[in-house]
Amino acid sequence: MNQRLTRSTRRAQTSAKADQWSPPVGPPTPRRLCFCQGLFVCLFVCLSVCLFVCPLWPPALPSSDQLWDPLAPVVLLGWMGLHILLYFLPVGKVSDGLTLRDGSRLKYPINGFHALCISSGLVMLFLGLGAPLGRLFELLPPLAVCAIGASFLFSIYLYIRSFWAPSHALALGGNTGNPLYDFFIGRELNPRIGSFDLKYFCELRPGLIGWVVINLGMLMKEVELRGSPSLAMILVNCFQLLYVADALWNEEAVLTTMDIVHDGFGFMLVFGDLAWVPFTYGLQAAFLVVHPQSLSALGAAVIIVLNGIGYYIFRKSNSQKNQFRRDPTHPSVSKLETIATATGKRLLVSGWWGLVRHPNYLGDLLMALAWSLPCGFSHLLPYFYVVYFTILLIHREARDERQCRDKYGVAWDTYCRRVPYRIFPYIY
Ligand SMILES: NC(=O)C1=CN([C@@H]2O[C@H](COP(=O)(O)OP(=O)(O)OC[C@H]3O[C@@H](n4cnc5c(N)ncnc54)[C@H](OP(=O)(O)O)[C@@H]3O)[C@@H](O)[C@H]2O)C=CC1
Ligand SMILES: CC(C)=CCC[C@@H](C)[C@H]1CC=C2C3=C(CC[C@@]21C)[C@@]1(C)CC[C@H](O)C(C)(C)[C@@H]1CC3
Repeated sequence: MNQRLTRSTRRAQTSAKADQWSPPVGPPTPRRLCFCQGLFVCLFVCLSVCLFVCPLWPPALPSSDQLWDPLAPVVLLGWMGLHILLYFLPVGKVSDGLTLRDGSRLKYPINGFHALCISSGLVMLFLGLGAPLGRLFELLPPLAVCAIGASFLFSIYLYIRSFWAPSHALALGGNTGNPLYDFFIGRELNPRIGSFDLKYFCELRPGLIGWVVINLGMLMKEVELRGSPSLAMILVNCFQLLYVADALWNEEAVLTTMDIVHDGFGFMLVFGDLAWVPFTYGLQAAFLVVHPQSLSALGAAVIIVLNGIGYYIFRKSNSQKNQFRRDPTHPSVSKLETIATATGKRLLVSGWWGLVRHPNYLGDLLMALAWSLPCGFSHLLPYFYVVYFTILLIHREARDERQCRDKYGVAWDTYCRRVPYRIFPYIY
């Protein structure tokens, strides 16, 4: 009875909020605190890059002619154009996103894995025709500069166009009236040009696929320099290709992530998707071009097992939750222990989600470590991703925790008591 009352009260509050919603302006709120934390993470990342990475590798900051190459904007525009075309390829299914505040559901093409296969085929064709893919090594700084510039311009476009969007199409978090904050976090939730969804397109395709092509370029550079690719380079390429292929194979699951469901599309995500991911997630491969490593068979075997365990935990836990959210009566999840919440949704308290509150983050972090280990221990640069990613996931976990406590109230507290550790069992 009590639960039913709470449920209807919550529903009434939610629909009232949805009907009367207007951009929040005023004193600090948890969301603004979240912005401060987000800003803090970014500042920390920049500071780490300056203090921790630059003095070690590359030895000196590149000169201005190393930062610009007229080929870079051509490559970037060609790459974006190719992926826009592939987005409209009439293959794969079309899925509905979650229900929006106005009750509608957007349609999304699930053809990212096809885009990966076709672009890989094209890259192989170019290689076969003798295209010097190893040139990507020298082209990395100009490409990164162009990607950062393009991210700024694109975010300005998104910010301006958001003023024509109806209020129900705005993200709840990115509309404070503070232009800097709103530009950074993003005002519009799902900006679209016709059926072309800009956020969904950027989240996975050009950046993630670009990342593995850059890795392949680093491998080809190694072949140019030393005659054959090293074991360390092959491992880094294979591990990261597996991660990207997995993301695109499970593209539909992205429709329920925080980024698509809650966050506006602003500079943070645009820069993250188009510049940060392709140019920093593959630092290990670039590092190996400059600092060749010899890896023993035993070392390689240990690293492969670590990546395998990480991938297993990451995939199994993500799939278990996705399956449970899509169909809780499915035989693979129907026997798991759950607790009821006032919203009608249940929370898993056994299986992967009974081990820690974010088993998927645990698996992701183990993989991150496995990507860095082939680079040895002589430099800190290859471990940059592990450090950055740990900070990102701890911050993300705190943000998700806040959202879940708001959503589920007392049921969330019960879950936290039943599953006391957040990411690392018996540690954190
Ligand atoms: N490589 C990278 O840079 C990044 C990778 N990632 C990866 O992306 C993946 C997705 O992560 P992310 O989007 O942060 O969030 P999660 O996939 O962890 O989803 C969190 C949501 O899951 C639901 N949930 C939480 N606990 C339970 C439970 N016990 N039972 C059922 N549902 C539960 C809640 O939503 P609800 O109840 O509303 O369904 C919660 O908001 C992760 O594997 C992460 O590692 C993420 C960020 C960056
Ligand atoms: C420093 C900075 C600007 C950070 C912005 C954060 C973004 C880089 C990340 C936010 C969430 C992400 C996700 C992935 C990549 C990184 C960003 C964009 C992801 C696509 C990686 C592949 C995974 O399998 C995933 C699909 C689950 C994941 C989704 C979240």
